[in-house]
Amino acid sequence: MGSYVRAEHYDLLALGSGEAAKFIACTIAATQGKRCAVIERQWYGGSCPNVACLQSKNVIHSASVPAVFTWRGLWHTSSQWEWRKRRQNEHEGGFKQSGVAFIRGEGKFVDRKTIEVTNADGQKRVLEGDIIIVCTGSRAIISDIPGLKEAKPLTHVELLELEELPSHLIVLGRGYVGLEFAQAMRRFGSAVTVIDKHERTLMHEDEDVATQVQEVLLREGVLFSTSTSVTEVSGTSGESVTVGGTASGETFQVKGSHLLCATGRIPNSDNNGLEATGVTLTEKGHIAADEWNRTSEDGVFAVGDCFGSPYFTHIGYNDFRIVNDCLNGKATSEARRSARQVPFTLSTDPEIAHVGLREHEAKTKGIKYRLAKIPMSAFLRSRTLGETDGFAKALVSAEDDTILGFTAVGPGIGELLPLVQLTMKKKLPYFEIADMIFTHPTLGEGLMFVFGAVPPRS
Ligand SMILES: Cc1cc2nc3c(=O)[nH]c(=O)nc-3n(C[C@H](O)[C@H](O)[C@H](O)COP(=O)(O)OP(=O)(O)OC[C@H]3O[C@@H](n4cnc5c(N)ncnc54)[C@H](O)[C@@H]3O)c2cc1C
Ligand SMILES: NC(=O)c1ccc[n+]([C@@H]2O[C@H](COP(=O)([O-])OP(=O)(O)OC[C@H]3O[C@@H](n4cnc5c(N)ncnc54)[C@H](O)[C@@H]3O)[C@@H](O)[C@H]2O)c1
Repeated sequence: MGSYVRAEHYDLLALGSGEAAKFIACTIAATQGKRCAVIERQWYGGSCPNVACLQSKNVIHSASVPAVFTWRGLWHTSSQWEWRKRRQNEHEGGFKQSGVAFIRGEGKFVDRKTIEVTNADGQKRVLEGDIIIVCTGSRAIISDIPGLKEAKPLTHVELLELEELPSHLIVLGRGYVGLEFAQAMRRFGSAVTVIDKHERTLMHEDEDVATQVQEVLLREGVLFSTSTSVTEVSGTSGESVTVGGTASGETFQVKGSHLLCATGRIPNSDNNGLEATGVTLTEKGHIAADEWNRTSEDGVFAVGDCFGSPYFTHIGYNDFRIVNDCLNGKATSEARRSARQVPFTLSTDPEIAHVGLREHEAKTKGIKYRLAKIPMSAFLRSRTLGETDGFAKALVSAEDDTILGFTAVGPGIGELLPLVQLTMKKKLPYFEIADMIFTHPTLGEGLMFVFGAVPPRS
Protein backbone atom coordinates (compact mmCIF):
# COMPACT_ATOMS: atom_id res chain seq x y z
CA MET A 1 0.00 0.00 0.00
CA GLY A 2 3.03 2.28 0.14
CA SER A 3 2.77 5.01 2.78
CA TYR A 4 0.47 4.42 5.73
CA VAL A 5 -3.12 5.43 5.07
CA ARG A 6 -5.62 5.47 7.90
CA ALA A 7 -8.56 3.22 7.04
CA GLU A 8 -12.07 4.68 7.03
CA HIS A 9 -14.26 2.49 9.18
CA TYR A 10 -17.75 1.22 8.27
CA ASP A 11 -20.05 -1.21 10.05
CA LEU A 12 -20.85 -2.80 6.70
CA LEU A 13 -18.89 -2.62 3.47
CA ALA A 14 -20.07 -4.08 0.16
CA LEU A 15 -17.82 -4.72 -2.82
CA GLY A 16 -20.03 -4.39 -5.92
CA SER A 17 -23.41 -2.67 -6.00
CA GLY A 18 -25.50 -5.46 -7.58
CA GLU A 19 -28.96 -6.61 -6.52
CA ALA A 20 -28.24 -8.23 -3.15
CA ALA A 21 -25.54 -5.77 -2.02
CA LYS A 22 -27.57 -2.64 -2.65
CA PHE A 23 -30.57 -3.97 -0.73
CA ILE A 24 -28.43 -5.26 2.15
CA ALA A 25 -26.55 -1.97 2.55
CA CYS A 26 -29.65 0.22 2.26
CA THR A 27 -31.72 -1.99 4.58
CA ILE A 28 -29.08 -2.31 7.29
CA ALA A 29 -28.46 1.46 7.14
CA ALA A 30 -32.18 2.19 7.36
CA THR A 31 -33.24 -0.42 9.92
CA GLN A 32 -30.19 -0.60 12.18
CA GLY A 33 -28.78 2.89 11.70
CA LYS A 34 -25.42 1.36 10.77
CA ARG A 35 -22.70 3.12 8.79
CA CYS A 36 -22.68 1.35 5.42
CA ALA A 37 -20.76 1.86 2.18
CA VAL A 38 -20.90 0.30 -1.29
CA ILE A 39 -17.84 0.23 -3.55
CA GLU A 40 -18.56 0.14 -7.28
CA ARG A 41 -16.28 0.55 -10.27
CA GLN A 42 -18.93 1.08 -12.90
CA TRP A 43 -22.69 1.39 -12.65
CA TYR A 44 -24.85 2.26 -9.69
CA GLY A 45 -26.91 -0.86 -8.99
CA GLY A 46 -24.90 -3.43 -10.97
CA SER A 47 -25.73 -5.22 -14.21
CA CYS A 48 -29.48 -5.88 -14.09
CA PRO A 49 -30.82 -2.36 -14.54
CA ASN A 50 -27.96 -1.13 -16.72
CA VAL A 51 -26.70 -3.81 -19.10
CA ALA A 52 -28.56 -7.06 -18.45
CA CYS A 53 -32.16 -7.94 -17.55
CA LEU A 54 -34.04 -4.69 -17.87
CA GLN A 55 -32.33 -3.17 -20.88
CA SER A 56 -32.19 -6.46 -22.81
CA LYS A 57 -35.90 -7.09 -22.15
CA ASN A 58 -36.70 -3.59 -23.42
CA VAL A 59 -34.86 -4.40 -26.66
CA ILE A 60 -36.56 -7.80 -26.89
CA HIS A 61 -39.98 -6.24 -26.37
CA SER A 62 -39.20 -3.62 -29.02
CA ALA A 63 -38.42 -6.40 -31.48
CA SER A 64 -41.77 -8.06 -30.76
CA VAL A 65 -44.08 -5.17 -31.52
CA PRO A 66 -44.82 -5.31 -35.25
CA ALA A 67 -45.92 -1.66 -35.57
CA VAL A 68 -42.47 -0.47 -34.59
CA PHE A 69 -40.43 -3.32 -35.92
CA THR A 70 -37.27 -1.29 -36.29
CA TRP A 71 -33.93 -1.26 -34.56
CA ARG A 72 -34.25 1.09 -31.60
CA GLY A 73 -37.84 1.70 -32.73
CA LEU A 74 -39.57 1.21 -29.40
CA TRP A 75 -36.76 1.88 -27.03
CA HIS A 76 -38.65 3.86 -24.49
CA THR A 77 -35.73 6.22 -24.29
CA SER A 78 -33.83 7.87 -27.09
CA SER A 79 -30.67 5.81 -26.66
CA GLN A 80 -28.98 3.23 -24.53
CA TRP A 81 -27.05 6.04 -22.84
CA GLU A 82 -30.26 7.80 -21.91
CA TRP A 83 -31.59 4.48 -20.55
CA ARG A 84 -28.54 3.98 -18.36
CA LYS A 85 -28.52 7.61 -17.23
CA ARG A 86 -32.05 7.20 -15.93
CA ARG A 87 -31.24 3.96 -14.12
CA GLN A 88 -28.09 5.58 -12.68
CA ASN A 89 -30.06 8.57 -11.40
CA GLU A 90 -32.66 6.30 -9.78
CA HIS A 91 -30.00 4.27 -8.01
CA GLU A 92 -27.89 7.26 -7.02
CA GLY A 93 -31.01 8.75 -5.43
CA GLY A 94 -31.71 5.47 -3.62
CA PHE A 95 -28.25 5.33 -2.09
CA LYS A 96 -28.38 8.99 -1.03
CA GLN A 97 -31.80 8.59 0.54
CA SER A 98 -30.77 5.58 2.58
CA GLY A 99 -27.57 7.26 3.78
CA VAL A 100 -25.30 4.60 2.25
CA ALA A 101 -21.93 5.96 1.08
CA PHE A 102 -21.39 5.14 -2.59
CA ILE A 103 -17.68 4.95 -3.29
CA ARG A 104 -16.68 4.89 -6.94
CA GLY A 105 -13.59 2.85 -7.80
CA GLU A 106 -11.97 -0.53 -8.24
CA GLY A 107 -11.89 -2.41 -4.94
CA LYS A 108 -9.17 -4.83 -3.92
CA PHE A 109 -9.00 -6.76 -0.66
CA VAL A 110 -5.97 -6.06 1.51
CA ASP A 111 -7.12 -8.45 4.22
CA ARG A 112 -10.34 -9.97 5.50
CA LYS A 113 -11.85 -6.64 6.56
CA THR A 114 -9.93 -4.10 4.53
CA ILE A 115 -10.49 -3.01 0.91
CA GLU A 116 -8.33 -0.57 -1.02
CA VAL A 117 -10.28 1.45 -3.57
CA THR A 118 -8.63 3.10 -6.57
CA ASN A 119 -10.67 5.65 -8.50
CA ALA A 120 -10.36 6.59 -12.18
CA ASP A 121 -7.72 9.24 -11.34
CA GLY A 122 -5.59 6.68 -9.55
CA GLN A 123 -6.41 8.08 -6.10
CA LYS A 124 -6.65 5.50 -3.34
CA ARG A 125 -8.79 5.14 -0.24
CA VAL A 126 -8.62 2.39 2.32
CA LEU A 127 -11.85 1.21 3.88
CA GLU A 128 -12.51 -1.36 6.52
CA GLY A 129 -15.74 -3.03 7.49
CA ASP A 130 -16.89 -5.23 10.35
CA ILE A 131 -19.27 -6.97 7.97
CA ILE A 132 -18.19 -7.48 4.35
CA ILE A 133 -20.55 -8.30 1.49
CA VAL A 134 -18.90 -9.58 -1.70
CA CYS A 135 -21.22 -8.94 -4.66
CA THR A 136 -18.91 -8.71 -7.64
CA GLY A 137 -21.09 -10.48 -10.22
CA SER A 138 -19.92 -12.39 -13.27
CA ARG A 139 -18.70 -11.64 -16.78
CA ALA A 140 -19.11 -13.20 -20.21
CA ILE A 141 -16.61 -15.93 -21.05
CA ILE A 142 -14.41 -15.16 -24.03
CA SER A 143 -12.69 -18.48 -24.55
CA ASP A 144 -9.23 -19.00 -25.99
CA ILE A 145 -10.39 -20.15 -29.44
CA PRO A 146 -7.63 -18.93 -31.81
CA GLY A 147 -8.52 -15.49 -33.17
CA LEU A 148 -11.58 -14.98 -30.93
CA LYS A 149 -10.20 -12.29 -28.63
CA GLU A 150 -8.49 -10.56 -31.57
CA ALA A 151 -11.85 -10.43 -33.39
CA LYS A 152 -13.12 -8.15 -30.58
CA PRO A 153 -16.44 -9.99 -30.25
CA LEU A 154 -19.46 -8.30 -28.72
CA THR A 155 -20.79 -9.41 -25.37
CA HIS A 156 -24.32 -8.41 -24.33
CA VAL A 157 -22.85 -5.13 -23.03
CA GLU A 158 -21.45 -3.99 -26.39
CA LEU A 159 -24.42 -5.38 -28.30
CA LEU A 160 -26.69 -3.10 -26.30
CA GLU A 161 -24.43 -0.18 -27.25
CA LEU A 162 -24.50 -0.80 -31.02
CA GLU A 163 -25.62 2.18 -33.05
CA GLU A 164 -26.13 0.20 -36.23
CA LEU A 165 -28.08 -2.98 -36.91
CA PRO A 166 -25.74 -5.87 -37.78
CA SER A 167 -26.31 -7.12 -41.32
CA HIS A 168 -25.35 -10.65 -40.22
CA LEU A 169 -24.93 -11.44 -36.55
CA ILE A 170 -23.15 -14.66 -35.63
CA VAL A 171 -24.06 -15.77 -32.12
CA LEU A 172 -21.70 -18.12 -30.34
CA GLY A 173 -23.72 -19.99 -27.71
CA ARG A 174 -27.36 -21.00 -27.66
CA GLY A 175 -28.21 -20.48 -24.01
CA TYR A 176 -30.28 -17.71 -22.43
CA VAL A 177 -28.32 -14.76 -23.79
CA GLY A 178 -27.80 -16.31 -27.23
CA LEU A 179 -31.44 -17.25 -27.80
CA GLU A 180 -32.97 -14.03 -26.50
CA PHE A 181 -30.73 -11.82 -28.61
CA ALA A 182 -30.82 -14.10 -31.67
CA GLN A 183 -34.58 -13.78 -31.92
CA ALA A 184 -34.67 -10.06 -31.18
CA MET A 185 -31.97 -9.19 -33.72
CA ARG A 186 -33.59 -11.41 -36.35
CA ARG A 187 -36.89 -9.64 -35.79
CA PHE A 188 -35.17 -6.29 -36.23
CA GLY A 189 -33.95 -7.54 -39.62
CA SER A 190 -30.44 -8.94 -39.11
CA ALA A 191 -29.50 -12.28 -40.63
CA VAL A 192 -28.65 -14.41 -37.59
CA THR A 193 -26.61 -17.62 -37.33
CA VAL A 194 -26.40 -19.32 -33.94
CA ILE A 195 -23.55 -21.73 -33.29
CA ASP A 196 -23.45 -24.12 -30.36
CA LYS A 197 -21.25 -27.01 -29.35
CA HIS A 198 -24.19 -29.09 -28.17
CA GLU A 199 -26.63 -31.00 -30.32
CA ARG A 200 -29.71 -29.37 -28.92
CA THR A 201 -30.87 -26.10 -27.43
CA LEU A 202 -31.05 -25.51 -23.68
CA MET A 203 -29.53 -28.77 -22.50
CA HIS A 204 -30.94 -28.37 -18.97
CA GLU A 205 -34.53 -28.13 -20.15
CA ASP A 206 -36.88 -30.93 -21.23
CA GLU A 207 -36.49 -31.75 -24.89
CA ASP A 208 -40.08 -30.75 -25.81
CA VAL A 209 -39.48 -27.31 -24.28
CA ALA A 210 -36.19 -26.71 -26.09
CA THR A 211 -37.54 -28.02 -29.39
CA GLN A 212 -40.60 -25.78 -29.24
CA VAL A 213 -38.55 -22.61 -28.82
CA GLN A 214 -36.03 -23.63 -31.47
CA GLU A 215 -38.85 -24.35 -33.94
CA VAL A 216 -40.20 -20.82 -33.55
CA LEU A 217 -36.76 -19.29 -34.08
CA LEU A 218 -36.16 -21.47 -37.14
CA ARG A 219 -39.50 -20.41 -38.59
CA GLU A 220 -38.51 -16.77 -38.10
CA GLY A 221 -35.32 -17.37 -40.08
CA VAL A 222 -32.65 -17.85 -37.43
CA LEU A 223 -30.07 -20.35 -38.70
CA PHE A 224 -28.53 -22.88 -36.31
CA SER A 225 -25.27 -24.77 -36.49
CA THR A 226 -25.28 -27.43 -33.80
CA SER A 227 -22.71 -29.94 -32.49
CA THR A 228 -20.19 -27.41 -33.73
CA SER A 229 -16.62 -27.21 -32.58
CA VAL A 230 -15.29 -23.74 -33.37
CA THR A 231 -11.55 -23.92 -33.98
CA GLU A 232 -10.79 -20.49 -35.41
CA VAL A 233 -12.11 -16.99 -35.80
CA SER A 234 -10.72 -14.38 -38.17
CA GLY A 235 -11.53 -10.78 -38.99
CA THR A 236 -13.08 -8.21 -36.67
CA SER A 237 -16.59 -7.96 -35.32
CA GLY A 238 -18.25 -4.83 -36.66
CA GLU A 239 -16.44 -5.14 -39.98
CA SER A 240 -16.28 -8.70 -41.24
CA VAL A 241 -15.79 -11.81 -39.18
CA THR A 242 -15.46 -15.50 -40.10
CA VAL A 243 -16.01 -18.40 -37.74
CA GLY A 244 -14.72 -21.84 -38.73
CA GLY A 245 -14.58 -25.34 -37.35
CA THR A 246 -16.47 -28.60 -37.69
CA ALA A 247 -20.19 -29.16 -37.45
CA SER A 248 -21.33 -32.76 -36.93
CA GLY A 249 -17.97 -33.88 -38.30
CA GLU A 250 -18.14 -31.72 -41.48
CA THR A 251 -15.99 -28.67 -42.12
CA PHE A 252 -17.93 -25.55 -41.24
CA GLN A 253 -17.42 -21.86 -41.98
CA VAL A 254 -19.71 -18.87 -41.67
CA LYS A 255 -19.02 -15.21 -42.45
CA GLY A 256 -20.89 -12.39 -40.77
CA SER A 257 -20.67 -8.71 -39.91
CA HIS A 258 -20.75 -9.03 -36.12
CA LEU A 259 -19.97 -11.74 -33.57
CA LEU A 260 -21.74 -12.06 -30.20
CA CYS A 261 -20.11 -14.22 -27.54
CA ALA A 262 -22.81 -15.86 -25.39
CA THR A 263 -21.03 -18.99 -24.25
CA GLY A 264 -21.67 -18.63 -20.54
CA ARG A 265 -20.35 -16.56 -17.65
CA ILE A 266 -17.54 -16.75 -15.09
CA PRO A 267 -17.63 -15.29 -11.59
CA ASN A 268 -15.69 -12.11 -10.80
CA SER A 269 -13.75 -13.72 -8.00
CA ASP A 270 -10.32 -13.03 -9.45
CA ASN A 271 -8.41 -9.74 -9.72
CA ASN A 272 -9.88 -8.37 -6.50
CA GLY A 273 -7.39 -9.60 -3.92
CA LEU A 274 -9.64 -12.25 -2.39
CA GLU A 275 -6.55 -14.38 -1.93
CA ALA A 276 -5.48 -11.90 0.77
CA THR A 277 -8.47 -13.02 2.83
CA GLY A 278 -9.18 -16.51 4.11
CA VAL A 279 -12.16 -16.78 1.73
CA THR A 280 -12.06 -19.93 -0.38
CA LEU A 281 -13.34 -20.62 -3.89
CA THR A 282 -15.17 -23.60 -5.40
CA GLU A 283 -13.81 -25.56 -8.37
CA LYS A 284 -15.78 -23.32 -10.71
CA GLY A 285 -14.29 -20.20 -9.13
CA HIS A 286 -17.37 -19.18 -7.16
CA ILE A 287 -16.91 -17.94 -3.63
CA ALA A 288 -17.52 -20.87 -1.31
CA ALA A 289 -20.20 -20.18 1.30
CA ASP A 290 -22.75 -22.05 3.37
CA GLU A 291 -26.55 -22.17 3.21
CA TRP A 292 -26.76 -18.61 4.56
CA ASN A 293 -24.12 -17.10 2.23
CA ARG A 294 -21.46 -17.13 4.99
CA THR A 295 -17.95 -17.64 3.67
CA SER A 296 -15.15 -19.35 5.54
CA GLU A 297 -14.25 -15.93 7.05
CA ASP A 298 -16.39 -14.78 9.94
CA GLY A 299 -18.49 -11.74 8.95
CA VAL A 300 -17.79 -12.07 5.21
CA PHE A 301 -20.82 -12.92 3.04
CA ALA A 302 -20.93 -13.68 -0.69
CA VAL A 303 -24.08 -12.95 -2.73
CA GLY A 304 -25.33 -13.10 -6.32
CA ASP A 305 -23.48 -14.48 -9.33
CA CYS A 306 -20.02 -14.48 -7.69
CA PHE A 307 -21.38 -16.86 -5.05
CA GLY A 308 -22.83 -19.18 -7.69
CA SER A 309 -26.43 -18.44 -6.83
CA PRO A 310 -28.33 -19.40 -9.97
CA TYR A 311 -27.57 -16.42 -12.21
CA PHE A 312 -30.84 -14.54 -11.86
CA THR A 313 -31.56 -11.13 -10.38
CA HIS A 314 -34.46 -12.46 -8.33
CA ILE A 315 -32.13 -15.04 -6.77
CA GLY A 316 -29.70 -12.22 -5.94
CA TYR A 317 -32.64 -10.51 -4.25
CA ASN A 318 -33.30 -13.67 -2.26
CA ASP A 319 -29.63 -13.70 -1.19
CA PHE A 320 -30.31 -10.25 0.25
CA ARG A 321 -33.18 -11.63 2.32
CA ILE A 322 -31.10 -14.56 3.59
CA VAL A 323 -28.17 -12.33 4.61
CA ASN A 324 -30.49 -9.74 6.13
CA ASP A 325 -32.11 -12.45 8.26
CA CYS A 326 -28.66 -13.68 9.24
CA LEU A 327 -27.57 -10.20 10.27
CA ASN A 328 -30.71 -9.97 12.37
CA GLY A 329 -29.96 -13.28 14.08
CA LYS A 330 -32.66 -15.16 12.14
CA ALA A 331 -30.78 -17.76 10.08
CA THR A 332 -33.61 -20.30 9.87
CA SER A 333 -33.80 -23.61 8.02
CA GLU A 334 -36.68 -22.27 5.88
CA ALA A 335 -34.69 -19.21 4.83
CA ARG A 336 -31.68 -20.99 3.38
CA ARG A 337 -30.24 -21.42 -0.04
CA SER A 338 -31.21 -25.03 -0.74
CA ALA A 339 -34.79 -24.51 0.50
CA ARG A 340 -35.72 -21.85 -2.02
CA GLN A 341 -37.62 -22.10 -5.27
CA VAL A 342 -35.68 -21.12 -8.38
CA PRO A 343 -38.27 -19.99 -10.92
CA PHE A 344 -37.20 -18.38 -14.17
CA THR A 345 -38.55 -16.93 -17.37
CA LEU A 346 -36.59 -17.04 -20.60
CA SER A 347 -37.71 -13.99 -22.54
CA THR A 348 -37.90 -15.40 -26.01
CA ASP A 349 -41.30 -15.07 -27.71
CA PRO A 350 -42.96 -17.38 -26.75
CA GLU A 351 -41.43 -17.30 -23.28
CA ILE A 352 -40.32 -20.32 -21.30
CA ALA A 353 -41.46 -20.25 -17.68
CA HIS A 354 -40.42 -22.87 -15.20
CA VAL A 355 -40.43 -23.76 -11.50
CA GLY A 356 -39.62 -26.97 -9.63
CA LEU A 357 -38.92 -30.40 -11.05
CA ARG A 358 -38.46 -30.99 -14.78
CA GLU A 359 -39.82 -34.14 -16.41
CA HIS A 360 -36.40 -35.49 -17.37
CA GLU A 361 -35.16 -34.86 -13.82
CA ALA A 362 -38.12 -36.80 -12.38
CA LYS A 363 -37.32 -39.72 -14.69
CA THR A 364 -33.60 -39.70 -13.84
CA LYS A 365 -34.30 -39.53 -10.12
CA GLY A 366 -37.04 -42.18 -10.29
CA ILE A 367 -39.65 -39.81 -8.85
CA LYS A 368 -43.16 -41.01 -9.67
CA TYR A 369 -45.39 -38.30 -11.10
CA ARG A 370 -48.63 -37.64 -12.90
CA LEU A 371 -48.35 -35.49 -16.00
CA ALA A 372 -50.85 -32.98 -17.35
CA LYS A 373 -49.84 -31.41 -20.65
CA ILE A 374 -52.01 -29.23 -22.86
CA PRO A 375 -51.25 -27.15 -25.96
CA MET A 376 -51.07 -23.38 -25.63
CA SER A 377 -54.08 -23.16 -27.96
CA ALA A 378 -56.14 -24.53 -25.06
CA PHE A 379 -55.30 -21.33 -23.19
CA LEU A 380 -58.11 -19.39 -24.86
CA ARG A 381 -56.35 -16.08 -24.38
CA SER A 382 -53.59 -17.30 -26.72
CA ARG A 383 -56.21 -17.56 -29.50
CA THR A 384 -57.27 -13.96 -28.97
CA LEU A 385 -53.62 -12.98 -29.28
CA GLY A 386 -53.09 -15.20 -32.32
CA GLU A 387 -50.09 -16.64 -30.48
CA THR A 388 -50.82 -20.32 -29.95
CA ASP A 389 -47.29 -21.74 -30.14
CA GLY A 390 -46.31 -23.69 -27.06
CA PHE A 391 -47.78 -25.81 -24.31
CA ALA A 392 -47.97 -26.09 -20.56
CA LYS A 393 -47.22 -29.10 -18.43
CA ALA A 394 -47.54 -29.83 -14.76
CA LEU A 395 -45.92 -32.63 -12.81
CA VAL A 396 -48.02 -33.71 -9.84
CA SER A 397 -46.88 -36.26 -7.26
CA ALA A 398 -48.16 -39.80 -7.78
CA GLU A 399 -48.27 -40.25 -4.01
CA ASP A 400 -50.14 -37.14 -2.92
CA ASP A 401 -51.65 -34.17 -4.73
CA THR A 402 -48.79 -31.69 -4.43
CA ILE A 403 -47.28 -30.04 -7.50
CA LEU A 404 -43.70 -31.11 -8.21
CA GLY A 405 -42.99 -28.88 -11.18
CA PHE A 406 -44.50 -26.63 -13.82
CA THR A 407 -43.20 -25.57 -17.21
CA ALA A 408 -44.90 -23.56 -19.92
CA VAL A 409 -43.97 -22.16 -23.30
CA GLY A 410 -46.33 -19.40 -24.35
CA PRO A 411 -46.90 -15.67 -24.79
CA GLY A 412 -46.10 -13.74 -21.60
CA ILE A 413 -46.42 -17.01 -19.73
CA GLY A 414 -43.90 -16.06 -17.02
CA GLU A 415 -46.66 -13.98 -15.40
CA LEU A 416 -48.43 -17.21 -14.39
CA LEU A 417 -45.61 -18.61 -12.27
CA PRO A 418 -46.42 -16.92 -8.93
CA LEU A 419 -49.76 -18.70 -8.44
CA VAL A 420 -48.17 -22.08 -9.12
CA GLN A 421 -45.20 -21.18 -6.90
CA LEU A 422 -47.45 -20.22 -4.00
CA THR A 423 -49.45 -23.42 -4.33
CA MET A 424 -46.18 -25.39 -4.29
CA LYS A 425 -44.70 -23.44 -1.40
CA LYS A 426 -47.79 -23.94 0.74
CA LYS A 427 -47.95 -27.60 -0.33
CA LEU A 428 -51.57 -27.16 -1.39
CA PRO A 429 -53.14 -29.80 -3.65
CA TYR A 430 -53.11 -29.00 -7.38
CA PHE A 431 -56.92 -28.97 -7.52
CA GLU A 432 -56.98 -25.76 -5.49
CA ILE A 433 -55.92 -24.14 -8.78
CA ALA A 434 -58.17 -26.31 -10.96
CA ASP A 435 -61.18 -25.35 -8.82
CA MET A 436 -60.62 -21.58 -8.91
CA ILE A 437 -62.70 -19.14 -10.93
CA PHE A 438 -60.46 -17.32 -13.41
CA THR A 439 -61.61 -14.43 -15.54
CA HIS A 440 -62.16 -15.29 -19.17
CA PRO A 441 -60.29 -15.02 -21.46
CA THR A 442 -57.03 -14.48 -19.57
CA LEU A 443 -53.86 -16.53 -19.69
CA GLY A 444 -54.41 -17.40 -16.02
CA GLU A 445 -57.56 -19.23 -17.05
CA GLY A 446 -55.30 -21.75 -18.82
CA LEU A 447 -53.97 -22.90 -15.44
CA MET A 448 -57.46 -24.18 -14.65
CA PHE A 449 -57.28 -26.35 -17.79
CA VAL A 450 -53.75 -27.69 -17.12
CA PHE A 451 -54.44 -28.62 -13.54
CA GLY A 452 -57.89 -29.86 -14.50
CA ALA A 453 -56.14 -32.35 -16.80
CA VAL A 454 -54.10 -34.06 -14.06
CA PRO A 455 -54.86 -37.81 -14.20
CA PRO A 456 -56.43 -39.29 -11.05
CA ARG A 457 -54.20 -41.13 -8.59
CA SER A 458 -54.06 -44.85 -9.33
C1 LIG B 1 -27.90 -10.23 -21.18
C2 LIG B 1 -28.38 -10.71 -19.84
C3 LIG B 1 -29.72 -10.72 -19.57
C4 LIG B 1 -30.18 -11.17 -18.33
N1 LIG B 1 -31.52 -11.19 -18.11
C5 LIG B 1 -31.98 -11.61 -16.92
C6 LIG B 1 -33.38 -11.61 -16.65
O1 LIG B 1 -34.20 -11.26 -17.50
N2 LIG B 1 -33.80 -12.01 -15.43
C7 LIG B 1 -32.93 -12.41 -14.46
O2 LIG B 1 -33.37 -12.73 -13.36
N3 LIG B 1 -31.59 -12.43 -14.69
C8 LIG B 1 -31.10 -12.04 -15.89
N4 LIG B 1 -29.76 -12.04 -16.11
C9 LIG B 1 -28.85 -12.42 -15.03
C10 LIG B 1 -28.67 -11.23 -14.04
O3 LIG B 1 -28.37 -10.07 -14.78
C11 LIG B 1 -27.55 -11.51 -13.06
O4 LIG B 1 -27.78 -12.75 -12.41
C12 LIG B 1 -27.50 -10.40 -11.99
O5 LIG B 1 -27.45 -9.14 -12.56
C13 LIG B 1 -26.28 -10.64 -11.12
O6 LIG B 1 -26.29 -9.70 -10.07
P1 LIG B 1 -25.02 -9.57 -9.13
O7 LIG B 1 -25.40 -8.60 -8.09
O8 LIG B 1 -24.50 -10.87 -8.73
O9 LIG B 1 -23.90 -8.93 -10.08
P2 LIG B 1 -23.87 -7.52 -10.84
O10 LIG B 1 -25.22 -6.94 -10.97
O11 LIG B 1 -23.08 -7.73 -12.08
O12 LIG B 1 -23.09 -6.58 -9.84
C14 LIG B 1 -21.73 -6.74 -9.59
C15 LIG B 1 -21.12 -5.36 -9.56
O13 LIG B 1 -19.84 -5.47 -8.97
C16 LIG B 1 -18.98 -4.53 -9.59
N5 LIG B 1 -17.61 -4.98 -9.32
C17 LIG B 1 -17.07 -6.19 -9.60
N6 LIG B 1 -15.79 -6.26 -9.15
C18 LIG B 1 -15.53 -5.06 -8.58
C19 LIG B 1 -14.39 -4.50 -7.95
N7 LIG B 1 -13.25 -5.19 -7.79
N8 LIG B 1 -14.46 -3.23 -7.49
C20 LIG B 1 -15.61 -2.50 -7.64
N9 LIG B 1 -16.71 -2.98 -8.21
C21 LIG B 1 -16.68 -4.24 -8.68
C22 LIG B 1 -19.38 -4.58 -11.06
O14 LIG B 1 -19.04 -3.40 -11.73
C23 LIG B 1 -20.90 -4.77 -10.95
O15 LIG B 1 -21.59 -3.55 -11.05
C24 LIG B 1 -29.26 -11.60 -17.34
C25 LIG B 1 -27.89 -11.59 -17.62
C26 LIG B 1 -27.45 -11.16 -18.85
C27 LIG B 1 -25.98 -11.15 -19.13
N1 LIG C 1 -34.19 -14.41 -18.93
C1 LIG C 1 -33.26 -14.61 -18.02
O1 LIG C 1 -33.55 -14.83 -16.85
C2 LIG C 1 -31.81 -14.58 -18.41
C3 LIG C 1 -31.39 -14.02 -19.61
C4 LIG C 1 -30.04 -14.03 -19.93
C5 LIG C 1 -29.12 -14.59 -19.04
N2 LIG C 1 -29.56 -15.11 -17.88
C6 LIG C 1 -28.59 -15.76 -16.93
O2 LIG C 1 -27.28 -15.66 -17.43
C7 LIG C 1 -26.68 -16.96 -17.47
C8 LIG C 1 -25.69 -17.03 -18.58
O3 LIG C 1 -26.33 -17.07 -19.85
P1 LIG C 1 -25.51 -17.49 -21.14
O4 LIG C 1 -26.45 -17.57 -22.27
O5 LIG C 1 -24.31 -16.64 -21.24
O6 LIG C 1 -24.96 -18.94 -20.76
P2 LIG C 1 -25.65 -20.38 -20.88
O7 LIG C 1 -24.87 -21.25 -19.98
O8 LIG C 1 -27.12 -20.28 -20.69
O9 LIG C 1 -25.41 -20.82 -22.40
C9 LIG C 1 -24.14 -20.95 -22.95
C10 LIG C 1 -24.24 -21.74 -24.23
O10 LIG C 1 -22.98 -21.63 -24.89
C11 LIG C 1 -22.64 -22.91 -25.43
N3 LIG C 1 -21.18 -22.93 -25.58
C12 LIG C 1 -20.25 -22.89 -24.60
N4 LIG C 1 -19.01 -22.88 -25.13
C13 LIG C 1 -19.17 -22.91 -26.48
C14 LIG C 1 -18.27 -22.90 -27.57
N5 LIG C 1 -16.95 -22.86 -27.40
N6 LIG C 1 -18.77 -22.94 -28.82
C15 LIG C 1 -20.11 -22.97 -29.03
N7 LIG C 1 -21.00 -22.98 -28.03
C16 LIG C 1 -20.55 -22.93 -26.76
C17 LIG C 1 -23.22 -23.90 -24.43
O11 LIG C 1 -23.43 -25.16 -25.05
C18 LIG C 1 -24.53 -23.22 -24.03
O12 LIG C 1 -25.59 -23.59 -24.87
C19 LIG C 1 -27.86 -17.91 -17.60
O13 LIG C 1 -27.55 -19.19 -17.08
C20 LIG C 1 -28.94 -17.23 -16.81
O14 LIG C 1 -28.86 -17.65 -15.47
C21 LIG C 1 -30.88 -15.13 -17.54
